[in-house]
Amino acid sequence: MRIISVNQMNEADRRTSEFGLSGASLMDAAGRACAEMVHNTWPDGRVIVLCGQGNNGGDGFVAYRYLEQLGRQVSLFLIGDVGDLSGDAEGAAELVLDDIQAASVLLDKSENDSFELSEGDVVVDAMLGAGNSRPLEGEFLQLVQLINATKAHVLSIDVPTGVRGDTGALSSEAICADITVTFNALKTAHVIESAASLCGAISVVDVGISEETLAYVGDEIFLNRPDVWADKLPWPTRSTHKHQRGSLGVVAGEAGKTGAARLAARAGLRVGAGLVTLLGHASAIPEMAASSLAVMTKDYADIDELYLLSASQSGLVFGPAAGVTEGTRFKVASLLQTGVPIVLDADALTVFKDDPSFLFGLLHEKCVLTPHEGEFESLFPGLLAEVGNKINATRTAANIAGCVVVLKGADSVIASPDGAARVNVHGSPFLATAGSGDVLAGMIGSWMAQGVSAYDSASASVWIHGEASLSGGAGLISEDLMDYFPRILTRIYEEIRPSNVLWERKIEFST
Ligand SMILES: NC(=O)C1=CN([C@@H]2O[C@H](COP(=O)(O)OP(=O)(O)OC[C@H]3O[C@@H](n4cnc5c(N)ncnc54)[C@H](OP(=O)(O)O)[C@@H]3O)[C@@H](O)[C@H]2O)[C@@H](O)CC1
Ligand SMILES: Nc1ncnc2c1ncn2[C@@H]1O[C@H](COP(=O)(O)OP(=O)(O)O)[C@@H](O)[C@H]1O
Ligand SMILES: [K+]
Repeated sequence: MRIISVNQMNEADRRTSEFGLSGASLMDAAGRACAEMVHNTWPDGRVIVLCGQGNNGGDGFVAYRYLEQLGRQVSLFLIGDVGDLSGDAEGAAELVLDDIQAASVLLDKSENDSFELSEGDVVVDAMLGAGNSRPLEGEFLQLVQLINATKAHVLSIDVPTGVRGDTGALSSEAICADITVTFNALKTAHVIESAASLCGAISVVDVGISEETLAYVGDEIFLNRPDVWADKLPWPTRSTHKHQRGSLGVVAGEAGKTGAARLAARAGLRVGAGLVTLLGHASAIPEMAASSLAVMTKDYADIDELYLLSASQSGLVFGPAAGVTEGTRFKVASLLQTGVPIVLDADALTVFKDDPSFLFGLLHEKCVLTPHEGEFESLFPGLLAEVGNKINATRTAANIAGCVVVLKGADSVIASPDGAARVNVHGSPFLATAGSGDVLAGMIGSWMAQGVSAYDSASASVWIHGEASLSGGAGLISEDLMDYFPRILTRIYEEIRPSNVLWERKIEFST
């Protein structure tokens, strides 16, 4: 599923009208899909369609017409004057002209209080769509406030009114929808907070804009789902031995602070690295060894020994609870010199707050940086605010760093230095718990240790991490996450394995 900008969608619309379906046909398909969605989701209740003057309103006029045909009790309101409608919206309005009422009726109780919205009513929000360009005011603002204050169901067409399609930001106040129906591709607002949460459940409907057209106008930005990386994951064959499954080294913090590294190591083992080793100072070895059974431990006396131990791994993780110290900076530099694929997280990022360009000079293409927003701000000060769009800010960061950057959160963006990005919305807020980022770092390191590209390692890990959190539900703590991995991994494998490949060897005897 592609994520594209409003301008790119307008261009896709234009190209489709030129080479394929007319704008009116696209609008008809869009409005019809919304009417059907309303009817299927809420088969009973009064429906109120609120239209603005742009094409979003046009979709609303069409939806109204189909809802009537479906036998629904439905009313139609326009914010603005019929005479100001133009283009396809004007065409759509002409078919229902006699039914259009002024939106002021809804706002003026003395004029007609039968339109007071109540529980069980369904509002179709076709006020403003992708063309919303400024803060809401006047009747738009009043209607948004009125709708949000009721318990009526709301279906927003394309984006909830008040949401800016391209940023995930709200213009001021915005509709809180139960369902948002959009067309052929997602926009930033559907996946990036805070707008994304206001969309409710999102339904992407095919109105006739082809994948070729979207690929032509769009960038390589996709929703992060198994279909984009599942076939890139390595699976053992029947004869695989552990030395063929990669060796992950997790560099631990000092004694008493090794929990974060142990979480990463255990996650790395679960994700499939054949060997996982915790690398630490001698003083930290007893606590690590005592709590890690299959994970090995090795101690290093100085940075040269750390270099040698790290250079023999096929993947590395460093940063969780490493300490914001000069020593951490030296270790990062040394680990990067090995050229081994590496995840840098937490303190290994923060420690470069004062001179991020020094870090950027050391990074290579097999690195993954996994900052949360605070750590991102340390490395790329002001970038998020300047770009104003989390997806593009992360793409810019990946370009500056020259490696994959994962900007974590409820909407995690995984960006590759070549401009491609994947946005992950799959996960539960119970991931907001200490140590869940450490688990993620270990997972990414493990896939890289097994030979998966930095970009696919990060993408797969973020999704599986999210899936595990959904399996865990409420009360999840980071230690629990790993317990869900076997079932999730087995399911992914079952879906993509060739039909003649089985882990279990079946031999039947017949007489
Ligand atoms: N593939 C596609 O693309 C398809 C797209 N389709 C549909 O088209 C929609 C996009 O249409 P659109 O461009 O006409 O935008 P839309 O939001 O309806 O209106 C803009 C108007 O509102 C005004 N306005 C803006 N902000 C405002 C504010 N805060 N307060 C008040 N007014 C404000 C603005 O005025 P201006 O800012 O120019 O002065 C302009 O007059 C899209 O969301 C989808 O539903 C489908 O039909 C099928 C396929
Ligand atoms: N509200 C949320 N919804 C989904 N995922 C979340 C949410 N909050 C945090 N996460 C995820 O949880 C992890 C937290 O990582 P991080 O902030 O580094 O925590 P820690 O340092 O404690 O391990 C990230 O993968 C992030 O994407
Ligand atoms: K809308």
